[in-house]
Amino acid sequence: MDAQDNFADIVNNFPGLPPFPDDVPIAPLLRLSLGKLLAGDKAELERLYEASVDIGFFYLDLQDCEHGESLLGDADGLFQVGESLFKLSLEEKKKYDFSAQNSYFGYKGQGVAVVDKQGNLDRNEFYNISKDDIMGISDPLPAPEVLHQSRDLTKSFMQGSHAIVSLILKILNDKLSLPEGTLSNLHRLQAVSGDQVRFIKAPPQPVDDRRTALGQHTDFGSVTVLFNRLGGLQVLPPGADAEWVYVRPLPGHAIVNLGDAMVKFTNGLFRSNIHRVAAPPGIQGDSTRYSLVYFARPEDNVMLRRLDGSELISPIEDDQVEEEINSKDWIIRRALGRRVDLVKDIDYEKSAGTEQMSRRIKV
Ligand SMILES: O=C(O)CCC(=O)C(=O)O
Ligand SMILES: [Fe+2]
Repeated sequence: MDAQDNFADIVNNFPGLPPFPDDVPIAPLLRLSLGKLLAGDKAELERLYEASVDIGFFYLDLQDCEHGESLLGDADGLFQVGESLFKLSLEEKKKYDFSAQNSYFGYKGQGVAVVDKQGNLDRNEFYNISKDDIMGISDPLPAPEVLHQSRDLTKSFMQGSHAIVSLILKILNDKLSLPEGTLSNLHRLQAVSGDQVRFIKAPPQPVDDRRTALGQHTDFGSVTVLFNRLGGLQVLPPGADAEWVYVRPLPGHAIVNLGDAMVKFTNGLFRSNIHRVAAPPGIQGDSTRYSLVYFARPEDNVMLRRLDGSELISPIEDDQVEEEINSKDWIIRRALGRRVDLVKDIDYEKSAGTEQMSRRIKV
């Protein structure tokens, strides 16, 4: 099947934005339904497992249940908040860059991280909001007024996204026949973790110089719930000859992907797929790209290593060394390790994730 046929029944664009072109290669991701997953539909649960093993990315249709509709509403509201947030002056935004205190929350300016081994710089701004701050588990970080005003909305979006993550973890836990609650107990909403909401803005790039805005990476945590409107996100399928393909944004859907922690917990059974953000394709390249993410990560003190208790998770091989690292240290190393303003001699490999496993190329 042509990957574009997968979306034949879906409207091609988001109101007010130019359409995604139909002549670029796209990833044939599975489209799962939140309503069916919530109802325990057997075939849908199986498809979730399949997507987790094969590519680690899938669409989640949020339009067929109340929970999904309410999350879509919150995401719409936060897209507006993101626009106002990034309109603040650079001077104001820089007040909320906490990276010098070893924190990855708050503002990251454009061009402070390398996107490749050649040392090219990123082309987007981030603002990360801590789940623990919004849930009242940690002391609140200083924040601009526009974020203070939208704390309730942010909280609702976080709770809604976290509930989806918990559902996915429960289904995968069952599929693996792990002792009940194993995965969800490592991701409790009220426990200290690096979970965050991320706002992203990437301005249009010069027509003759369109490059990677956000470098190739795997996500650091467990499950990512992503809202895209313009294209630009690309994934690299497994295999030595694989080529980058776009993920076409679909109205009413989130894009969900698994991160490094799920690879480590399952000793490589699940995939944390390599992805990056290029300039939006076709005429979309003239528009500013905003995106919104919820990153769920294991609780800070969780060790990122193989879980016992499932016959589907293969044992550690004699020649395999498992690194001793907890979730907090892993995320700091990965999040701050490629920042030119913080690290003197960037060692690109040292801040890598599970990319090598993700390629699934036998050496
Ligand atoms: O903006 C996007 O579509 C993806 C962003 C992303 O991959 C990330 O922030 O980790
Ligand atoms: Fe990512």
